[in-house]
Amino acid sequence: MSPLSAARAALRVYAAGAAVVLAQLLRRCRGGFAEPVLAPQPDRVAIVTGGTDGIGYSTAKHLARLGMHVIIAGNNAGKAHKVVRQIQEETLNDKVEFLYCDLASLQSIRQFVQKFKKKKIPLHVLVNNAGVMMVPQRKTRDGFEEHFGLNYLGHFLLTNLLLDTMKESGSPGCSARVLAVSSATHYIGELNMDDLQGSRCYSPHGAYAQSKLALVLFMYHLQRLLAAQGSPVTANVVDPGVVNTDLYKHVFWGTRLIKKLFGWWFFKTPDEGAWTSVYAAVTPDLEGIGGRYLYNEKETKSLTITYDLDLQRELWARSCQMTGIIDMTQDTFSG
Ligand SMILES: NC(=O)c1ccc[n+]([C@@H]2O[C@H](COP(=O)([O-])OP(=O)(O)OC[C@H]3O[C@@H](n4cnc5c(N)ncnc54)[C@H](O)[C@@H]3O)[C@@H](O)[C@H]2O)c1
Repeated sequence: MSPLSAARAALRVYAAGAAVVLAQLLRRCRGGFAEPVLAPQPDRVAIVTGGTDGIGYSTAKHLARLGMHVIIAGNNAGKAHKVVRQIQEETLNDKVEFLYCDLASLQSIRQFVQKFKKKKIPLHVLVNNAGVMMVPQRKTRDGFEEHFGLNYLGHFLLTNLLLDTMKESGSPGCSARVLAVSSATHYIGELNMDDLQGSRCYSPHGAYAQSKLALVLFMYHLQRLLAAQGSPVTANVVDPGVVNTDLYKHVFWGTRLIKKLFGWWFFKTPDEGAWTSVYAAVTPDLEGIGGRYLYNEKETKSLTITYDLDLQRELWARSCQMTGIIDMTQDTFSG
């Protein structure tokens, strides 16, 4: 990416954010965001990545309140004990726990899945929520650019390693569900297949948007694979809106100042930001339905290229190579 494209990416990200904030403000003036009414979900198990903070914390809390067994997968072990106790006390649900998983390390993800599988419990909901935004150019343990490696590839591997358990846990009429938390920034994202790691010219804005675009392509391709296999698992994308969390620590100082002064009014609260994830995780309206982009609990169109089947397939194949996963695409669609 040239310096000019990097500057353009930054402007487009801020413009996309401003458009969402404006829409949220209008909605607040017209009555705000209402919590979806959802039925209790006893005996169901969920994993929420990044569930110690922000939207993930609220998602984990709401799922626990519905009676689910919630496993928070995260890298913030220091905070985990307090968070788990807080959710248990607030929801009166003891089945909340933390398992360490550093999504910036393929080895850590594999170890997490091993530990989870040792529990011999089902998995009905996987919320791929964790993320970083606009961090300076850094690499994951495996040498991937951090946005691409953590936000996207980490969740790609995690999901693929958990799919067998999810297929066993879902049943016709009661599907297991995979969700990926994307963002409006995907609309201005570009997937640079020749330089997915942004090594030529790094733009933190472009890299974040690309990782969120990759998640959408991933969920759509996964949904097609699952449907072709007749698996009782669905895959959808959720967009939380612009939410008042710590995600913004690396953005331009002016944006941080606006957030500090007016975030309470312009931004969604973490609870409001979590509602689309919680809705997509449990609503009967989405039973058996996948391949959707959900915003404010409603289906909406994602960027046109996300529906490009060749691009979905190409990204999937490259991601399999990068994470050491066997690509089942050919077998599934040919047989
Ligand atoms: N806040 C927003 O306005 C907004 C808008 C659109 C999309 N999102 C998306 O929502 C998701 C949640 O973000 P948030 O706003 O709650 O941010 P946050 O910073 O409050 O939470 C991010 C979580 O990800 C976890 N995480 C970071 N690196 C990790 C790693 N290496 N391994 C495991 N976990 C790791 C953190 O520990 C934290 O729990 C992100 O995917 C973000 O891109 C947020």
